[in-house]
Amino acid sequence: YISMEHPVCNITASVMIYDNPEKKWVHAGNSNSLSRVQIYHHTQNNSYRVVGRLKADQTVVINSAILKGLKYNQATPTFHQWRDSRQVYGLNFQSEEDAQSFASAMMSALESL
Ligand SMILES: CCOC(=O)[C@@H]1C[C@@H](CC)[C@@H]2C=C[C@H]3CCN(C(=O)[C@@H]4CC[C@H]5C=C[C@]6(CCCN6C(=O)[C@H](Cc6ccccc6Cl)NC(C)=O)C(=O)N54)[C@@H]3C(=O)N12
Repeated sequence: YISMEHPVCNITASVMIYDNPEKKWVHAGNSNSLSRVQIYHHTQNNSYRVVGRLKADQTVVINSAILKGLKYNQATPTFHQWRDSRQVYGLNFQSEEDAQSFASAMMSALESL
């Protein structure tokens, strides 16, 4: 089986979702544990998505398409965020290096759309 999607980055982060009514960040998957966050590139249709799975049990906690024109906001050196049609996502990285590594993969994905 030839997988159509390839990871273009693979970073550990805490995946957060903004709870708009409560006006606070909550842990995606309601688990305060770390996730493996990857950006997958679907080569055939040149699309990208962010997929995150809890390290503890592989639960998918984020599966968000990266659409052309997405505004990726590096709110702090270790907390980056973006919106999709449904919600606001935040990634809390363990280091500035991890954050920068993810951001550069995100930015090059956005440039190639
Ligand atoms: C240190 C103590 O940190 C905290 O206790 C919490 C928990 C920390 C992680 C576990 C996390 C870490 C870092 C800080 C950094 C600041 N921040 C906030 O949330 C700020 C403060 C005010 C609040 C208001 C709104 C909110 C939330 C929803 C989205 N948004 C916007 O402003 C969006 C942003 C955006 C811009 C451009 C493109 C996309 C997007 Cl998404 N703008 C628009 C136009 O959509 C936002 O980001 N907000 C974080 C925070 O507090 N915390």
